[in-house]
Amino acid sequence: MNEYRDLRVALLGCGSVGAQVARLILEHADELAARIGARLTLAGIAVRNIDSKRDVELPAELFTTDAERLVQGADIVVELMGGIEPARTLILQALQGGADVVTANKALIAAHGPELSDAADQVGAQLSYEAAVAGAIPIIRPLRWSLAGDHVTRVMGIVNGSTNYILDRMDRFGDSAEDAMRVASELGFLEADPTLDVEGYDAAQKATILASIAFHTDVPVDAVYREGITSVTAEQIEAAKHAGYVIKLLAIAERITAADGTDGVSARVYPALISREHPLAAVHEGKNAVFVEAEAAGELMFYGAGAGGVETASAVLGDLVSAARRHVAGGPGIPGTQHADLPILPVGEVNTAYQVMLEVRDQPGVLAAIAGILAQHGVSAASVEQTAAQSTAGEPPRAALVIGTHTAREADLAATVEALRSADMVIEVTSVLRLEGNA
Ligand SMILES: NC(=O)C1=CN([C@@H]2O[C@H](COP(=O)(O)OP(=O)(O)OC[C@H]3O[C@@H](n4cnc5c(N)ncnc54)[C@H](O)[C@@H]3O)[C@@H](O)[C@H]2O)C=CC1
Ligand SMILES: N[C@@H](CC=O)C(=O)O
Ligand code: NA
Repeated sequence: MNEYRDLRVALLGCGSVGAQVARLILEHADELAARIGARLTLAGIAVRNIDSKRDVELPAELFTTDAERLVQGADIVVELMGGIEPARTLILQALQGGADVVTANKALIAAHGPELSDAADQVGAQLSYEAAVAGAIPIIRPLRWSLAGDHVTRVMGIVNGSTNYILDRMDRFGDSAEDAMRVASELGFLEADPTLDVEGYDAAQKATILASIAFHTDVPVDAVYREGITSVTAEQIEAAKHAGYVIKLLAIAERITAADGTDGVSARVYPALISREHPLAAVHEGKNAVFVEAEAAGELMFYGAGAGGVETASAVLGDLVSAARRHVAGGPGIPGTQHADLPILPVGEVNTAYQVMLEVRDQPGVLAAIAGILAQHGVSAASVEQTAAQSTAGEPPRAALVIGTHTAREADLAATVEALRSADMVIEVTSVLRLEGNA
């Protein structure tokens, strides 16, 4: 057997992901050593409570509650505790001591990515977080390494499994939002605080990370425009289906040009229509997928499990092996690249097509008046469909309209919707959805 040197790995956290990472390090020790050229030695596992029951049986002597001590002297620290503190401080201590760090902590990277990346760069250490976006799916590595010579123009992903599960059940089986959410919870997809999922915060953290890497620019999480799925109705889903679309919660990072000519970045999360022909429309249940467009590579799609203990552990192990190989080869880690430093543009500067649904008085001249309001704001209709609306006895007849627009600036569309809302012949604007994916 080869005589390998040992690399000390400190594991912080032993929950769904951490326990699987520990198991894989121990069970695959020989194979990992052969692939790395050094042996990964699990120096210890920091937990809050040593006596907690765990799904995976692990040697009792590995457990400690002293995370700070464990980090000292480690070659590689794997942080799987979650949350901001003490994870942030422990990672900074590890990096400042020259250790490489692997983490799955999307909340921490979204909030403190630049600080941690700078700390790594100062000592030539490697900070990796493949598992933080779309779990097992390789997406950080393709953006940072494989596409490093290309110009990425857009990253559009389904990066939250629970909301995809809920919308998919509503679309395919007609489940109510409440029923779909209950099953998503039973399946363990939801965060401990489900508002992080359904209000789009989790997806916004992932959008920050994707946008920052794809466009070599710090994109603060507060700069991500965010809408969740709580306002999506069964009626919108039915209307989407009728028109050949499906509603997905999308995280989008895009290079855009503002009306005044400023080039910048848009990062946004919202439920949007996409064509049923688009590859993202075929992402069902709790799966994730990320669709990347780059100038030279064209369109790329990454698909798979965005969560789950063992699936996420796969991405963590990939980063761990990569960090270990760097120790064997020597030399600094690859630094963070924020050189482009592009401005983050507001959602009003985004150009997409829209579907607007409204109820109007069913009387002559209504369509012409509505077309006039669109034209006044520079928004052009691509299609107008009239569907029957429920009319109440004794009240003037109503018609329901579904208007599809050509690509328009979000600020112009917002002004159009305001004008429609206050127009006499409009009873109610019942839905406004963006249409993404160039379809
Ligand atoms: N579970 C999943 O499917 C995915 C999780 N992630 C991320 O991976 C990380 C870990 O997630 P899970 O394993 O699901 O979490 P978990 O809640 O199952 O496990 C957390 C572990 O960290 C330990 N811990 C927490 N605070 C601690 C402290 N102050 N000191 C010592 N130990 C502490 C707990 O004792 C527990 O062992 C999180 O950042 C999460 O966002 C990322 C992608 C998917
Ligand atoms: N709650 C998240 C879990 C993974 O990040 C999700 O639903 O995708
Ligand atoms: Na990933």
